[in-house]
This record gives sequence, C-alpha cells and structure tokens, in this order.
Amino acid sequence: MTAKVFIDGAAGTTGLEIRDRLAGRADIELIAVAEERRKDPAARAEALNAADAVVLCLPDDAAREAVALIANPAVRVIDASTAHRTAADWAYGFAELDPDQRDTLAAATRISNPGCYPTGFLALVRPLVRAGLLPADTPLSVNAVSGYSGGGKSMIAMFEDPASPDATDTAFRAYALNLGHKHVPEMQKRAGLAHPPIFLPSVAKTYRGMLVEVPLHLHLLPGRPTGAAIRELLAAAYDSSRVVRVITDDRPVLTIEQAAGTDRLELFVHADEKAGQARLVAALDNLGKGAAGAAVQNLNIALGLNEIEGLRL
Ligand SMILES: NC(=O)C1=CN([C@@H]2O[C@H](COP(=O)(O)OP(=O)(O)OC[C@H]3O[C@@H](n4cnc5c(N)ncnc54)[C@H](OP(=O)(O)O)[C@@H]3O)[C@@H](O)[C@H]2O)C=CC1
Ligand SMILES: CC(=O)N[C@@H](CCC(=O)OP(=O)(O)O)C(=O)O
Repeated sequence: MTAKVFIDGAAGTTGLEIRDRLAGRADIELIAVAEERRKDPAARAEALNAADAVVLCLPDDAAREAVALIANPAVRVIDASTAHRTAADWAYGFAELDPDQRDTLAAATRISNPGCYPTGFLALVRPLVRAGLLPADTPLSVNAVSGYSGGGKSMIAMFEDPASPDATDTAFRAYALNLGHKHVPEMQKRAGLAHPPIFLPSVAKTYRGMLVEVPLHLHLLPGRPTGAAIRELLAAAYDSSRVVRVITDDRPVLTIEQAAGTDRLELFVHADEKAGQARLVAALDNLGKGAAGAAVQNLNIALGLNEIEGLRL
C-alpha cells in the first residue's frame, strides 16, 4: 500500500530537500499542486485533505493557515515551522529525545519538527537534565554556527545573489544580539530547564551544516561529573540510534561540514578534567536532521513505516 503525502511549500529550501528524499520511494505517492496554484488556499486545501500525511515547509503564518485548512481528521501533519514547537497539543518530533517519544509520535496526528539549533542543543542537554547530572536551574549558554541555507530562500539570495537588496559578502556574522531568538523558548521547554539558555547563533558563508556547542563548568555541577561520565551517559541514551551518534575518537578540530549532506546528528564531548571544564558539541546539517531528515523520519513513524527509510546516514 502506498501512503499519499502532500508537501505544502514544496518549492522552498526544506520542501525541495524532502522531495529529494521521498523521490523514488515505492511506499509513498506525492500529491502535487500545479506551480501556478501552489499558494492558492483552495488548491492547497484540496491537497491537504486528500493526503494521509502532510509536511508543512512554510513560514509560520502560512503553516498556521494550512493547519486551519485541514478538515479531515485522519490527516497526519508534520510542521517544519516554528509555529507549534512549544504547543501542548502538538507532539515534539524528536524521536530520540526521550524514551517514550517515538511511541508518542506514532500515536500523534500533529507533529512539530524541532528547530535546527534546538536539535543540536537538546540532543546534548536533555539526557543530562533527565538524569539529574545537570540540575534544571543550571545557567547554560549555546554557541552555534549555521550554513546560510538555514535562513531559507531569502538568506540564500543574500549570500549568493549580489543583486539581492540584502546582499552580503561577509564570511561570518553573529546575530540575534538582542537575545530574543525564536528558538530559545523551544530549547528551554523541551530540555526541561528553569531558565532560558543564552543563545549565540552565527552564520557562515557556506551553504549547509552546523555546529552547536554547550560549554560546561563541570566543577560547579553537583558531584563534579567527568567528561567521560557525560560521554557515557549520552552514548547510553542514543545506543540504539543510527541517526544520533556519540563519537568517541578524540579529534583536534570539528568543522561545520562535519555532518553536512547527511541526516546524522553527531555528538562530541571534550573535557579538561583538571580545569573542570567541558565543551559538548553537536554537528548536523540544518537541512538534514535539522529539517528535512527529521521531517522524513517523523513521516515514516507517523505512517508506520521503517523509521530510517530514505535517510542519508
Ligand atoms: N532552512 C532550514 O535550514 C530550516 C527551515 N525550517 C523551517 O521550515 C520552514 C520553511 O523554511 P525554508 O524552506 O527554509 O523557507 P523557504 O523560504 O526556502 O521556503 C518557503 C516556501 O514556502 C512558500 N510559501 C510561502 N507562503 C506560502 C503560502 N501561503 N502558501 C504556499 N506556499 C507558501 C514560499 O514560496 P516562494 O518560493 O514563492 O517564496 C517558499 O517556496 C520555515 O518555517 C523554517 O523555519 C526548519 C528547520 C531548518
Ligand atoms: C542561519 C539562520 O538564519 N537560521 C535561522 C534558523 C533556521 C530556521 O528558520 O529554521 P527553524 O526555526 O525552523 O529551525 C534563524 O536563525 O532564524
């Protein structure tokens, strides 16, 4: 049996990536809307209600509008936007995050795909909070760098098209300097933290890939955990996953390209035991496990298919 899937926003950066991953699959039939009608609410409503599952690859307002257009209660929704990531009535689409999360997703009709930065942050932090190694009121910060496709079509134009009104030739820039980035509430809530982390994102002149880093003062944590203990805890949390991997060889450098072009999420723990300091780093592709890879994984789970079918591992 084939499942009918509609990608709303299929012409965008994330939508095209998802289409690539689904192309050629015998278990999925894509519903298409003609190019000239792809923003027409009537055409979208028809496709949204005819599908077994829909993936929303839209700006937040258009994603909310798409959800409102769905009248068929059988349709399963995977929303790649920020619109529903902290909503209580949406399941959070990160299967590896907690032991019962996969079952929650399999039963859900509304799944919110995590943000790209929160995916790296939560993978590093959530198991530590759950185990009590990081008390919920620990003050945390998150340093991160993303490829420019993280900002969708408009940011791609900024970096690639000199005629774009916002064209830039910078190699690297820090942003969200007002500390009000849209991913912060999601990071706090889904990690189970009492305080929002300080988030320091940046964008580099490369198309895709990201590094997300959480520094820890181990000597200030209860029991002064070692880097090895953190690594073991993370390895145990993800031991059955082919997507989330704890890398144990010591590397002198990590690059933004580390996991680019894949749907993997690679985790690294580096520590100076004497100084009582650690750097936890996640490497992923903002368009892989940070968006399209996660959406396809969630789609597979929602449809009862092999969870990693179509993923680039
Ligand atoms: N890029 C990334 O790395 C990540 C993106 N996301 C999220 O995924 C979503 C999509 O992002 P991204 O693909 O980067 O964005 P893009 O801007 O590249 O694509 C968005 C697409 O939605 C289309 N669109 C806009 N409004 C409507 C509408 N009313 N009806 C139908 N189509 C519409 C746009 O049309 P047009 O082509 O005409 O502009 C465009 O094709 C966003 O919510 C983003 O936050 C999540 C994680 C990572
Ligand atoms: C480099 C860059 O600009 N990245 C985007 C985040 C990616 C995005 O918009 O996607 P999600 O919120 O859906 O994860 C930003 O910081 O706003």
